[in-house]
Amino acid sequence: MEELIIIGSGGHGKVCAEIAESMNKWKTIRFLDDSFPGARKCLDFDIIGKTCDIDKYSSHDFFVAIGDNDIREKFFEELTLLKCNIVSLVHPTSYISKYCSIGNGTSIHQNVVINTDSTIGKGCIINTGTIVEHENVISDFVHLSPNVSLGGRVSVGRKTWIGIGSTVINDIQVGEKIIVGAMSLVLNNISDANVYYGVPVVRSKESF
Ligand SMILES: CC(=O)SCCNC(=O)CCNC(=O)[C@H](O)C(C)(C)COP(=O)(O)OP(=O)(O)OC[C@H]1O[C@@H](n2cnc3c(N)ncnc32)[C@H](O)[C@@H]1OP(=O)(O)O
Repeated sequence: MEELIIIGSGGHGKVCAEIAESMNKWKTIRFLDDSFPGARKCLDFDIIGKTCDIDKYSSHDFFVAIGDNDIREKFFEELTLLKCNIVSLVHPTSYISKYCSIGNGTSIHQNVVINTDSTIGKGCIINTGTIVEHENVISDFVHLSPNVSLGGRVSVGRKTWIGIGSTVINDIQVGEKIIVGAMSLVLNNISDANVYYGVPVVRSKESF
């Protein structure tokens, strides 16, 4: 069995470590986190160094467990330059159609459904209970928060974050670097890299 290093031991890191543990694939699961050496333990797992120690473990499997899409991408690119093996984490309670593809470095959390012919990019977070319906195209470093529902043929652009409990109806295109606030409803395409929220969504006043 291989050894897994998770970058980031915050709340998202804890969830990802538990998903990794449930996969029963790694002999050890350990963290790198900048709280080291003050913190040496996260749940049952050891914190063994800071994020600047990545190159000491380059023969191990890696996963970046950082919620911020920009920071997650930064570490993903660093690991890619070091030719590290970046794995995906898929909780056994999720359902992923055999006609889907999932990029590396993506986490698929408890009770997620990814339906037929959908594509999920690299470095994404598909959080607890989210439904990605048929023929979706989810680009790299997207975060779909818990209980998001995407109808059929939705596309979501690179580094977009869709907030908890939000719904996007079928055949909608959500562009890159967009934030959709919690409990929102997207009925029309949105393309400007801004913050949107509400039912249906409007652009946040702060965005202007
Ligand atoms: C496992 C996990 O925890 S994953 C993470 C889950 N968390 C989320 O999904 C959170 C998503 N974030 C949000 O919804 C945030 O409110 C954001 C990003 C949309 C906006 O955050 P901020 O820029 O800090 O906005 P702020 O809190 O200052 O609110 C600004 C205004 O927008 C309103 N507003 C903010 N979010 C929403 C929303 N989702 N729906 C309706 N109105 C909203 C506020 O009430 C406020 O209105 P006011 O000016 O009339 O008082």
